[in-house]
Order: sequence, then C-alpha cells, then structure tokens
Amino acid sequence: MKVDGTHYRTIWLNDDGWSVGIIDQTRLPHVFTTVDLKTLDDAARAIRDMWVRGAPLIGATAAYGIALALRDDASDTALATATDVLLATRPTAINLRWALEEMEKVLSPLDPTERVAAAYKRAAEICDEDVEINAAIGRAGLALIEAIAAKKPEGEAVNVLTHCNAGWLATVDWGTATAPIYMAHNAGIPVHVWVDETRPRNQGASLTAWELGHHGVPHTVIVDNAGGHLMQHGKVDLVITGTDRTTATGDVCNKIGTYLKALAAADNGIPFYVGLPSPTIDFRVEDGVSEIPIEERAMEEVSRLTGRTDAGEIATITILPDGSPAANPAFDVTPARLVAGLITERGIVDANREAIARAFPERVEIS
Ligand SMILES: CSC[C@H]1O[C@H](OP(=O)(O)O)[C@H](O)[C@@H]1O
Repeated sequence: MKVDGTHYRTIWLNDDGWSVGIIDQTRLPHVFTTVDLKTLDDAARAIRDMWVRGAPLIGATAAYGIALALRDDASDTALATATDVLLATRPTAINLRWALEEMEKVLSPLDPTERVAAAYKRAAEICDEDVEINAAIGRAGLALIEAIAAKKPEGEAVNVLTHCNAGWLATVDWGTATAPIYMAHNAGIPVHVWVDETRPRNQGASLTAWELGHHGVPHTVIVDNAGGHLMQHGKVDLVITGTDRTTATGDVCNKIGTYLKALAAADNGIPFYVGLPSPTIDFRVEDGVSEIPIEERAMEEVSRLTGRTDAGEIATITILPDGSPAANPAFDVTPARLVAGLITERGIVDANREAIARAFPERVEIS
C-alpha cells in the first residue's frame, strides 16, 4: 500500500539481490523506518521481536530467512538447522510452518549448489502469491460490504469493526481483514472502521489506525472493551478479523480478545467474518481450543507502554504496581459456530469441515 505517495510492500528483496528489506513495525506509528535483514539470525529476531508480525508476513520473512541462511551454507544440515531456528520463533501462526514446508519441498531435492537461487525464487513467489490471495479476499469481502451498503440509506457508511492488525502490515500487501475495506473504500462505498486498540501491543491503535489513516479510510480507535456496547447500540454492521491459524473444522485462532468480539457479535446478531488466506488453514488440527498452541509473551508487554511524549520523544513507561505479575496469552480461539463465514481467496466459505475441504480439496490430501 502507499505511504506518503510511495508504494510499499512489507518485505522486499533489496537491489543488492540478497539482503531483505522490512518495515520495523515496533517503531510505528510514530517512526516509519526500514531495516535490512542480512542473516538467518536477523530474520529470526525480526519475527520473534515482532519487527514483522502477522501470519502471512511471518511466513514470508521465514522463507527469506531460509534463503539468507543458505547463502552461508546450503547443506542439508544447514537447511534443517535454519528451519528449526525459524520454526521456534513464534508457535501460533501456522503460516510459519507452511512457508518452511514450502521451502523444504523445493530445496531438499536440489543439489546444494542450486539451493540459494531456488530459495530466493520460492520466497519471492510466496510473497507474490500472498498479494494475489489477499486481493482475492478483498474482492470476495467487497461483496459482503456492498450487500450491507445496499440496505443502508444513501451515503450512510457501513460500520466495520476489526480487531488487532490484519492489514497490509500483517501480510505482504492488502491485508486480509482490511482488503475488503480498502476495496470498498476505493470503489467509493462509504465505510467506517471501528479499530480495537488491541492491548497489550496495541496493533490496532498503532498499526491498523496508521494504515487506514494513510489510505484515507474513516476510522475510530476504541478501547477493546467498547465493541460490545457499540454492537448493542446498532453502530456495528459487520465484524471482520484476521486469523493466525484456522482449523480444518473452522475454529479460528486470532489475537487475544477476538473470541470476546465474536461472542458479542453473536449476542447482537451481527455477522462475524474472518479473512482467511488458505496457507493459514491447518488441516492437521480439528479442535482449535485444545490443539492450537497459544503463545505466551513477556509480561512486560502488559506492564509497560511505549509512546510519544508531548515533547515528541519516544518513551516507555511502567503502568503496573511494582510486584504485580501479569499474564500475556497472545491469542484465543473462536469456535466455528460463532463464525458467519471465512473470506478466502476462493470466495466466502462456511466455517465447517465439509465446506473448507470442498473449497481446498488439494490441501486436504496432504494433511
Ligand atoms: C493476517 S494475520 C494477522 C493476525 O496476526 C496478528 O498477530 P501478531 O500481531 O501477534 O502477529 C493478529 O492475530 C492478527 O489478526
């Protein structure tokens, strides 16, 4: 998407033909800065410390991390080690495993002398495929927004609530939850977005609001606990979120707090949709609550806040009493029964095993 007139993807191959550029998302919204990844460790740290985040972007970064690793050593052992290092960075987003398996499929059969070029090629393909997938999700979700707009008074905005950041910053471009929003906005359909701030890392307040602002999409940042109230008062027409892993049966793992939004949506008869690129489907998992590993992140993400002072400096403060412990589960699971539909690159799919298998038959065989 564009930032001040310049088109960016979230990850790119630099002109040197081997180092990889990313946006350091930990500095947004106050500082827009890019970083070059030059080693496997750079890529692993970028994922682990959330310089890049979002399931599809984590997968793309891992793919390039393999390419960076093989530049030094393209042996079977080096490939296996690099795969293990990257797999260990974050446990929940399935795109990480998916991307590493994609790289393994291409690279293992090759002679080591052919692996570096093939690794960069497959990593670039994964990025291009992600952009295409998300554009298709955008087109499929646009139809949902158009249908709601058609029932509203002329000019009245469709109010979409979203949680965390499933925007272009979470993918290579377009986003998943935001792709339909951008396409509706670009098509001139009045749309307004309620942006959950999404504690503790505030991906909504810091990233989604930043993205929407740069694209001129009307939006309002809200505290995470306001969504149910807005739904009760008829201010939300549609909820669209992203996902980090969706099971073969349609259970949706996403940023902590998503489940509560789904419950409030169900209680108020508001459709709850999920932007779901097919690499985010885990066909090896049936029950999301019992089988998906939920990342526990550092308590400091709860106890400390980083922002810009009135003097314009970036500062971090502690907001908890000394000695008060904090828990920080980073994701939760929304049962398929609360999901109105999965917005995939192959259209809207019901959140159940049969519909998912029908939509992606080629994926089911390999699970
Ligand atoms: C399109 S995937 C976006 C997904 O990833 C986010 O998690 P994190 O920022 O911790 O990587 C969040 O769950 C988003 O919905």
